[in-house]
Amino acid sequence: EVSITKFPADERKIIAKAHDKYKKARAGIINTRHGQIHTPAFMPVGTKGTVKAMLPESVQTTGADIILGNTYHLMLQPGAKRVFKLGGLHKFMNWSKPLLTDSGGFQVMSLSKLRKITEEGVIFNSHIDGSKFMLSPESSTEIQYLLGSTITMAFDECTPYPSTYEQAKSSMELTSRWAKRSRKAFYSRDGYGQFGIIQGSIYNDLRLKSALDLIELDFEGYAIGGLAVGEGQELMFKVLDYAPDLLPINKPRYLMGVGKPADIIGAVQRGIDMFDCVIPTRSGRNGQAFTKYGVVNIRNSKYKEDNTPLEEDCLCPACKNYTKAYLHYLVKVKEILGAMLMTWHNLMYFQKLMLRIREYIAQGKDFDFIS
Ligand SMILES: Nc1nc2c(CCc3ccccc3)c3nc[nH]c3cc2c(=O)[nH]1
Ligand SMILES: [Zn+2]
Repeated sequence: EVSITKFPADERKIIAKAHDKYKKARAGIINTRHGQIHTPAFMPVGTKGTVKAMLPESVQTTGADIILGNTYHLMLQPGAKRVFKLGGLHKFMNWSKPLLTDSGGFQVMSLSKLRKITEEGVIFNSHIDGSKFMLSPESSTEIQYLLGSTITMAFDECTPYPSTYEQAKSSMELTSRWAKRSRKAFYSRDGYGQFGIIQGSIYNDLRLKSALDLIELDFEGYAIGGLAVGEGQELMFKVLDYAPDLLPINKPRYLMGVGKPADIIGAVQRGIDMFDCVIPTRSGRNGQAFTKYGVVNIRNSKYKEDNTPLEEDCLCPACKNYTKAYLHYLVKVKEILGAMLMTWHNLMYFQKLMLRIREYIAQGKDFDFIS
């Protein structure tokens, strides 16, 4: 007897959803005062006014349209007023394309020893010399203005993971009050923008309330905060299965702190446009190279006589002019050139990944297998 297996309705939905999973991916261009940003975009982190071990013109050759700076570090040293007096961060670091600066709260919580969170803002001691500082929605927004950021981030509280529902709720509500003050303090100019950051941890009703509160403030773009804080990929994707859809479809969506290639691909499929992560730069300096063959730990002794490049078809200086044996040696003896070449290659790898994702989306092709 031939039995025709009819998928029960909910299974059909899952299968349909699987094919739809590319539906939310989108490719676009963000126009700013300092040039265009092709999305989905990967933004290299330049915490202290430099992408470590890279010249800005080298960062540009990797294809990066925008780099990130850190309000927390730059306000402590050399100081926002000094950078302003010297012509702003673009001039100071010789980067003429877009710059995005984080609002600083996240870094205070992860870097400064003593700190106190009040309704007004965060009071903390500098991790450099212990002197006392305060970051508030107003001061953070002003500091980012003095730095000359193309994209300013609202001052938020990154809700730690794990958090109870109550903790996440009060943290999200504080972020909403701070977002309102950040928006009011923002000096809006053509070609510059301010992004709100939604919180709410892993609780969908809190994520919705956070989005509604911030949409009212009509930001130029929106970030999803409170992720990439140890929750793991599965839980992150569970939040990303719905959170991007709570945000305006016509505005950029930035997933803060993400991530490895597989995280980026999964997040693009769920509607994210912008990414930042220290992985390509930090792991590059630690001897990890991202390649199409997987991650290569160049310090491994199996490379000490390997006379082949990291990737034979990569156009970066490390692959064009040097061998794995040389990179192995440089990293082992901690030569600065080792950090430079490994970083350059990894940034090139991440930008190539984003370029291929943008191309696949533009051609309406699936891009699951890239990584
Ligand atoms: N303001 C803020 N920043 C975050 C960062 C730093 C991203 C950053 C921006 C600019 C420069 C460096 C780092 C996160 N990194 C991982 N998870 C993160 C969450 C948040 C968050 O919820 N809020
Ligand atoms: Zn390379």
